[in-house]
Amino acid sequence: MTSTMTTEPGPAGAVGTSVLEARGVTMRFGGLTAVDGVDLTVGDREIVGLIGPNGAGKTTFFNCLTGLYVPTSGDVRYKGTVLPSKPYRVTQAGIARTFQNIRLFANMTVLENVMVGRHCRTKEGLFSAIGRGPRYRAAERDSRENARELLDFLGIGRHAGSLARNLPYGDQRKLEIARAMASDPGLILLDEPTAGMNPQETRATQDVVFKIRERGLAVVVIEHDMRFIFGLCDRVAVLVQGRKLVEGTPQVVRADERVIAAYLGTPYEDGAAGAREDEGTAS
Ligand SMILES: Nc1ncnc2c1ncn2[C@@H]1O[C@H](COP(=O)(O)OP(=O)(O)OP(=O)(O)O)[C@@H](O)[C@H]1O
Repeated sequence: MTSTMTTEPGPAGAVGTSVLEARGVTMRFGGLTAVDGVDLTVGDREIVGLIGPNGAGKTTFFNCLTGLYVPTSGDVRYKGTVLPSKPYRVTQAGIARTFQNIRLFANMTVLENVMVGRHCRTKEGLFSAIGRGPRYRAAERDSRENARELLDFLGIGRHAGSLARNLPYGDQRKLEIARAMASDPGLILLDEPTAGMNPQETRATQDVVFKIRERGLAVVVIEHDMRFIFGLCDRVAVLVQGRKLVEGTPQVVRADERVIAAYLGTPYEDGAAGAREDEGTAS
C-alpha cells in the first residue's frame, strides 16, 4: 500500500485526501452497459452515498470496486495503488464490503463469523493451523479479542455465542458490518445496510456509520432510503442507467431537477411525505 493521494476538492468540496479513485469505470454484460464511464473519488473519512433507481448499476459498480467483476474499462485506485482483480486481494488492500443479500455462515456462531472476516490479516499458514502451535493459538486469541470488540462496537456482543441464523434480521446486518470491519479496512462499502429494518433500526444504523467514520474509515453506502442518505452523507452521487447523473452535497442533490425527474419523483423535504422515505424505498 502506498500513501494517500492529495486531490482537488470534489464538486461538493469535501475531498481533501482521497482513499478511493475510480476513473471511467465501465461494465458491460453482452449488449447491456450496466455501468458507463463512472468516476468517483472518496476522501479520507468521507461518507459518500450512491443512489439511483433499481437497475441503475449501483451494485455492479460496487462489484467493480471490490474485484468481483473486472471492469470492461476504467481503473480503480485505493490510496494511489491500482487495485488487484481478486476480491480477497482487494480486502487485503483495505476495502471491505457488505452485501445486499446477507451472506453469513448461518451455522457458525456470531463470534466465528467475525473471526472469519479477520482471516486475511492473519499470517498463520496451513501447517501452523494443523499443528495448532503457539503462534497459531496467539493469532486465534488476537482474532477472538478483535471480534469481541467489534461485536460490542456494533452493539451485538451479547449474541457472540449464538448461531448466526438465530439472530434477528437487523442484527444479522450489523454482524455483516462487524465481519467486514474485522479485515481492518480503510474503506467500507455498505450495500443497502438498512434494507428490511424498521425506522428505529435505521436510525441506529446511521449512528453506527458515523461511529465507523470516527474510527478513521471512509464509507460508501448504497441505499434507497432517502432520509437515511440525506441525513448521513457528506456527498451523494446519483446513478441512472449506468451513468452518474449528479454528484454533490445532499442539499444540492435533493434539489436537482434531473434527480427529482429521474428518481425522487417529487422534491424531497426532510420529514415530509412524498419522497419515498415513508415507504423506505425510492425505486
Ligand atoms: N452478472 C450480470 N449479468 C448480466 N446482467 C447483469 C449482471 N449483474 C447485473 N446485471 C444487470 O445490470 C444492471 C444493473 O444492475 P445492478 O444490480 O447493478 O443495479 P442496482 O442499481 O444495484 O439495482 P438495485 O437498486 O435494484 O439493487 C441491471 O440491468 C442488471 O440486470
